Amino acid sequence: MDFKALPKIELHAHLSGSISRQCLHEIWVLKKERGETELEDPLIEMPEGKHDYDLDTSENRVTGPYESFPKPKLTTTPSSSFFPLFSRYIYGLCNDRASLVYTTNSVLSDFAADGVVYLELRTTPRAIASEGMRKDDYVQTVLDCISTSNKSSTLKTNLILSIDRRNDLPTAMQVVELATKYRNQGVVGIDLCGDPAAGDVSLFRPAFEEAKKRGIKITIHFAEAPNTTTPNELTNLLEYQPDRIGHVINVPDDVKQEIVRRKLGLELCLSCNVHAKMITGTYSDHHFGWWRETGCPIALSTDDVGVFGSTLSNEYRLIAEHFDLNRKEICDLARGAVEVIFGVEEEKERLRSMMWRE
Ligand SMILES: CNc1ncnc2c1ncn2[C@@H]1O[C@H](COP(=O)(O)O)[C@@H](O)[C@H]1O
Repeated sequence: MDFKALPKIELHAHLSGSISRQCLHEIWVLKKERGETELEDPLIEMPEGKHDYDLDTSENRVTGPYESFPKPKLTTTPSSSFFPLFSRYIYGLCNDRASLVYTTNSVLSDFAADGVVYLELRTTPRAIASEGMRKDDYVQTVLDCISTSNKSSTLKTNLILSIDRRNDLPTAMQVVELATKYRNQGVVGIDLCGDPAAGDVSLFRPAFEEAKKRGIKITIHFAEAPNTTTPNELTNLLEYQPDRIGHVINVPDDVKQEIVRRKLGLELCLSCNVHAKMITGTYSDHHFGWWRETGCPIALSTDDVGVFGSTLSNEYRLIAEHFDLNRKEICDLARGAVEVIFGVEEEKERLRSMMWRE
């Protein structure tokens, strides 16, 4: 089967984590020539073939809102810590409007080249003080890139705005306001993401309630890490009435039952979970095998293709190989995601007409 040609839907992709190393390198070369960065070359910081990024950030925890993150340090050896890779490195390199535009365009064209026909890209609104960029400008800039791309590509993209678990309530409310402001330009939902060991999710209840009231769709990173996932947290998160949930790894039986009862859309990220050791074992041990029997729609997704190195076509290839799916089953899996996109009915119709039946 030609997995690249298979029309695919990607619903769980973080913008900053989806930037290819080559693209980061190109930005670095330019900044280095101009004396604008002291960071290490991305091809050294994130060597080709290195995908074993670890979610355990206990030694490197960075707390506080983005504005107060420490200045990026000059690194000497490639780090394997996942979350600091963003706060200490990628955000330090992509710290102006030009790099935001360059990276967003690059991510969009990479997904298009991989045969993705519908993408819900997500990103955490980030103010870039040195450029006088507010979060509002950040969102508008990403949306402008998306709008230009949508005009000339089979790939259609919408945007989801992320709340980071390290944020406080006012910051989360600001994300809801931005999602409201830009919904007529392609913002279709909000997300809760970030280090699963950080923060108390009950703090965000008013933000999710407000989003629900306004008809903004909700997706939530759910039960990502074994030692931080508590029944209390999962109950809270389900009370926020998410339309979809991501990862869905360490789920107790009663919570599983509730997810199945609601037929929630599941964003499952195979390679990410294997490389980051979020699951025990390997591809064939992935909980995709369990969830596929439940009738919950599944959207195979990449999470952070720039970090974990597996394109969406490769995720479908891996699933076919490790779960012995035939061509029809692969097509059904890919088509199943149509029903849980946050996009409008017209978009669903376009997808239904173009996605393979067998
Ligand atoms: C296991 N995977 C994951 N789990 C939880 N959060 C993740 C993530 N992968 C990425 N992020 C979140 O997305 C941000 C980067 O993209 P944006 O700057 O928002 O575009 C990271 O800082 C993290 O908060």
